[in-house]
Formats: sequence, C-alpha cells, structure tokens
Amino acid sequence: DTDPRDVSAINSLYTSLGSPPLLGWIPAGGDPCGEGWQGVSCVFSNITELRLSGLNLGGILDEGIGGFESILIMDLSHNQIGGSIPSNIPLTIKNLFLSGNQFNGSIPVTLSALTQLTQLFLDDNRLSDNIPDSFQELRSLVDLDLSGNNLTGQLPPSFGNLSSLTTLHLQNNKISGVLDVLQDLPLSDLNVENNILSGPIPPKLLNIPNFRKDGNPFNTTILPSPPAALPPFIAWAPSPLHGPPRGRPADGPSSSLVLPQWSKGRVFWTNKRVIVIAAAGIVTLIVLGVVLLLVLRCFRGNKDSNKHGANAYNSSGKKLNQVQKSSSQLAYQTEKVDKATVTRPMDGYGLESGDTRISPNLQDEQLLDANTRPASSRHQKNHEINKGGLDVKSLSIRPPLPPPLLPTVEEASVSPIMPTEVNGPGRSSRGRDSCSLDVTAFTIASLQQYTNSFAEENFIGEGMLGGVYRAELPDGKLLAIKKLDTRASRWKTDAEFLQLISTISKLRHPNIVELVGYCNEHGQRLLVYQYCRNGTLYDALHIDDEMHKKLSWNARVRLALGVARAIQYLHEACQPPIMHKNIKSVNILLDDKLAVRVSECGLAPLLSSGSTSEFSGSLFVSYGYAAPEIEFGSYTCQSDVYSLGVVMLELLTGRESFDRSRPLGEQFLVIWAIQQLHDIDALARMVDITLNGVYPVKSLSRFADIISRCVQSEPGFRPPISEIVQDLLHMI
Ligand SMILES: Nc1ncnc2c1ncn2[C@@H]1O[C@H](COP(=O)(O)OP(=O)(O)OP(=O)(O)O)[C@@H](O)[C@H]1O
Repeated sequence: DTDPRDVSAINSLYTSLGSPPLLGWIPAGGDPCGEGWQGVSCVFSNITELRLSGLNLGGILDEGIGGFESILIMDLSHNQIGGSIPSNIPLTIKNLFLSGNQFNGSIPVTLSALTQLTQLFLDDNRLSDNIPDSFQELRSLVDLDLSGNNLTGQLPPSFGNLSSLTTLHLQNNKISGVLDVLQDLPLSDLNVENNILSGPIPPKLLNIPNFRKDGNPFNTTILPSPPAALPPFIAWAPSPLHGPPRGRPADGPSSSLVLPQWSKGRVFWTNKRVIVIAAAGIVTLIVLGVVLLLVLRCFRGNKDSNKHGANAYNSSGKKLNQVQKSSSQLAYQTEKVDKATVTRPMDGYGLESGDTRISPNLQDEQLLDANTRPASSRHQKNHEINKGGLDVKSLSIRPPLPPPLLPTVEEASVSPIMPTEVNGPGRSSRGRDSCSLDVTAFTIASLQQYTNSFAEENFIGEGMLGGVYRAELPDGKLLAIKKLDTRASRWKTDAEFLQLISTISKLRHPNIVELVGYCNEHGQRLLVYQYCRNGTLYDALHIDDEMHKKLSWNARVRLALGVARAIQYLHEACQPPIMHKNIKSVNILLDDKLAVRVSECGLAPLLSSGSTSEFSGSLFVSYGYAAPEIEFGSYTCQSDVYSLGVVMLELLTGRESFDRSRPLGEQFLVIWAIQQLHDIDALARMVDITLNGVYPVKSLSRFADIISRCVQSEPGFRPPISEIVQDLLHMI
C-alpha cells in the first residue's frame, strides 16, 4: 500500500486543485501506487513522480504539498493553477515544473532549501517582485527558466553559486542591472531578451553558444566581429525567409551581431562604428560591382556558346561543356558540379532499380492488395498522392549523406534523391536561399493557402509537438504539415532548427515518412511531410475495425519488419546513429500501399531539448512503450528496440500498450504478456482473436520469441536491431 503520508498529501493536493477528473484520484484515502492513479509513479510504496502537465487543472497549490515524502519529479506545467507557489515544496524534489500556469506573488525564498533541484521551470506565470537571493546551495541546478513573468530588480548575487547551470532563461521580464554575476557559470544557453538590463556585457558571456539578448538597453562596448565570419545560414541582412537571426551556432561568431538591436540603440552610433560601417559599405559596393561585371560577362559568354557551340568559352576562359547548350542546362550542370554526388536510377522507393541485394521493396511485400484496401474513414478527401513517392524523371542532386556505419541493405536508400513535389509556386526556394538545405523552404502564406488557413476540416490530429494539418497543393497533391508548438521548438535557435531540418531531410528510407519541406517564418516553425492517407497502425489495430480485420498474420509480420527496418536504418545506416525515442503505434503511419512509414524520425531533440517534462503530460499516451531505463534518464538505441517489442506485442495481441479499462494486472501490455510468451498454450490464448486462429503456430512462437528478447529489462540483453530484422526476414 502507498505510504499513508503520501496518501494524505495527494488527497490534499486533489482537493486544492478543485477535485479535477483525474483517473483514480479521490479526496480521501485510496492507494495511488497500487491503483495506478493518473500521473502518479511510485517506487515501492512511495510516490516519486507526479506528472500532470496540460490537463487543464485549476485551483491552487496549498501547503499540503509539503507532505510528499519522497517526491522527485513534480510536473504541473501548462494548467490553470493560480495562487502563490507554496513555501514548503518537499526537500526531495529534483525536477519542478510549474510553467504555463497562473502562479502569482513572489518566488519563495525557501527555495534555498531545495538543494536537490536539477530543473526548475517557473516560466510563463505571473510571478512578480525580485528574484530572491536563495540560490547559494542550489549547486545541482542545471536548467532554470523564469521567463515570461513580471520579475523585477537585479539578478541576485547567489546566481553566481549555480555551478552546474547550463540553461538560464530570463527573457520577457523586467529585470534590470548587469549580467556580471553570470559570467563564471557553465552556461550553454542564456536568454535574457526583453528585459531592462544594462551593460557592458561581460565578454565571457559572448562565448556562450546560445546567447540571446535582444530587447535590452545594453551599453555594449564590444565591437561586433566582421560579417564575413558568419556562416551562410545566419544571414548578415535579415532574411525574408527566416526572419531576423536570433542566434548563432556553437562555433559561430559573437551573438553581439544580432542585427535588429543595432538600429534601436542610440549608443550604437559611435565614431568607430560609423567608420567600420562606411568601410563595409564601400567594400560591399565594390563586391557588387565585380559580381555584376562577372554576371554580364557570363551572360555574354553563354550567348556565345549558343552561337558557337562547343567552341565557346565561358567568362573564366574555360571551355564550356558541350552539353551545356541552354541556360537551364547550364544551371543544372553548375548545380551538379557544386553538389556533385553520384546519381543512380531509383525505383519509386529510393532504391536502385538494378539493386540485387535483399531489398525492402514494398511491392514484393505488399500487405494487402490495393484493391481490397478500404478508403480511410478518417480522411474524407481522397486525393491521389504521387503513387511512387518519387519520380525517376525528376531526380535531382543532393549533397552526399554521411557514410553509413555499416554497409546494410538500406544503403541504397541514402543515395542522393530529390522528391518531385519541391518545385512550384508558393514554395520559396532551395539551395543557397534555403540555407543550402535540400528541402523546400515554404512560406507561411503558401502553407496557409494550402491548408485553408489551417482550417478545422484540415486538422488531422494533435501530437506532443503540435497539431498536424492536411495541405493540398494546387496540383491536388497532399501533404501533412506539423505546426510545431512554441514549447517544442523555442529551445532551438534558428541555426539549430535548420540543422535539425538538414538532418531530417537526409533521412530517406522506404519505411520512413519523408520530410518535404519546412517553414521558419515570423516565429512559426512547421514541418512539411509526405501525406500518408491510411492513418496509423494504432488506428488500424484499435480504432478501425475494417482495417483491423484485414491485418492477417503475415501482414502483421511484414508491418513489424517495416518498423524494424526503419529503426535499423536510423541506428545503423545513419552516422551518428539516430535514436527515434518515440516508437509507438501512433507514430507508425500506413502509406497508400499500406506499407509502414515511421514518423517523427529525427525529432527526438525537440522532445528532449530544454525539458522533456514539458511533454510529460502527453507522454501518458506513450504509456507502456518506454523502456525501464528511461526513468533513470538513460536512453540508448536499445530503448528503441524495447519499444519495437511493445509494438510487436500490440500486433500479436491486438491489445493497446496501456489500457486503463482492463483489470489492474492487465493494464500494461508488457507486464501482462511477458510471463506468457514462452508458453505455447498461453500464447494461443493471448493472440488477437480477430485473427480467428489463422496463423502458423511456429511463426507465432518465433514472433513471441523476438518480442521477449526485445522487452528484457536489461538493455544490454536486448538484440541489436539488425538481428531482429534478420529474424523477421527469415519468418517471411
Ligand atoms: N505524414 C502524415 N500523414 C498523415 N497523417 C499524419 C502524418 N503525420 C501525422 N499524421 C497524423 O497526425 C496525428 C498527429 O501526429 P503526431 O505525429 O503529431 O502525433 P502523435 O504521433 O499522435 O503523437 P506524438 O507526438 O506523441 O508522437 C497522428 O494521429 C497521425 O494520424
């Protein structure tokens, strides 16, 4: 039974929150650990975690909160909780997340006693007054976010004792004074934007990889570095595509170059700077003149080449290639030389058409005949998307991908290919203008047009990172647009976001949803994916009865193989390996051929940056997929293997990974199933009744064997993903 002191504390919390409809929760007594109350995690009989983010909770937090004996994580972020922050937060607390509520009053001085704190998020509340000088003993604090409040006064001297602090967000307050107290901290992410801080800025702070300081009346004495040092994706002039630069990459120049700031500060126009700028202006004019001259000569040269064919010479005096007969061919050729990679003919799935190696070619492994496929009940509009996904005729060039770790069967799919849907109106650009990315930078205006202003009827669903909308291009092609929540992407600077896009855009595999483009405009960040019109594996197994009935045993094995191959690609063909970190049946989409397309690949940095906790409320949805080691902050490739095991269990049993409606011992699928996987009779009882007993017993038992190896609690005992792929292939 739960420790009575914890029971009393949670009962009190329940009442102070206004008795919200939380599963299992009652105002008096009960056994929160034994009964699995919503959002409660325990170790033995003590409550160690309360995760209640984004559940629309109201009320207040009263002093009863101090009654929790062993609480480590308390996440009440993104609710409507008001009142002041209680002064007796339990001393055991390590992670306290109260972001996005209505808390008012001051930050309690008793914070000083919370010496175990590693993460403290009080952002986006209504906290006022000075930040208390209570940080002397908080030496374990790594992330501190006080942004979006009404905090005033100067930074407290005890900030200087935060010897583990790497992230400090103080933006959007009314904090004054100087930043000196921060200069010796190990910060890698500092945001003090929109306060009333003054300078000079300690030079050490300018070395912080991610330092944002716009919107302060800094009397900076530090001269900016020359613009030439800027990497191409941090534009010297504010880019119309990406808005003003907000940050810089880790190895980039000083962030004192953030331009919009300059025009505001009166102190900016010192004599020295006027001279520097005038000189820069003259140099720019000269460069422009030279460029113009070269362009004119090139143009003339090109005309000549048309006139004289192979005998023509270009502006630099080099003989033009004979195939460059038209200006468009010239452009193509130039790109080819710049980005040179070997381009091989592909089949519709990015595989070499002549590739004789074991191929994940889906046509051979069709799950269901396309004619027997039901029209997706969820998606009314039945527009055809590019059947093959990619078009041989439109192949273009993209930069080489990082070399694969191991030569695998998926090797061909990392070959340079380009989707057809990238050229056309409404999409801004690629190449240099889109920061050398090989996906399209869409404008927000065009995405609005394609989604009918993100209209309700185009809303597909909401995930942890934001809503997903269906978009229809003028040619009728469908796309899925993931509109990233600010809480998902605000941890990323523009450069980091574009880096993420660059990584995801290189993921090409027949079992991975393809990123078509992105948008990073006016503070909005969106990801544009190919559209999968047959919903998710979750829908197929648990919602859509028609689809469920059509999932034969062989189809299920092939689906498992598709997911395993996608993971194998991420773990073994990508360098560095990419951990998915969110494998679950909702993230396994089914394309128009009912083949697996794993979504959210490469998005793990968005889930884990800043605070995983921000998403913990939604992580309830993931219940049952997470490997045990994740609780201790350890995530490896083998944690993905565990989640794959759970998905395979879902396929075998037709049950959800976590189902509150079942009796206690059966709610967690893994816990219920694990003891029975080696017992052939028990297996026969566990297997999905929708299969009507139609499955080869040997295959079932092999499948169960793979599962039981995947879901072992010791990560080191789980098989590498390549072994699972091989085992599944043998079954087929
Ligand atoms: N490329 C796509 N094509 C069609 N539908 C999609 C696509 N991507 C996502 N969806 C739909 O949008 C919904 C939300 O997707 P999203 O990936 O954001 O969240 P999720 O998978 O439900 O949850 P989580 O964020 O926890 O992984 C999903 O239910 C899925 O059906």
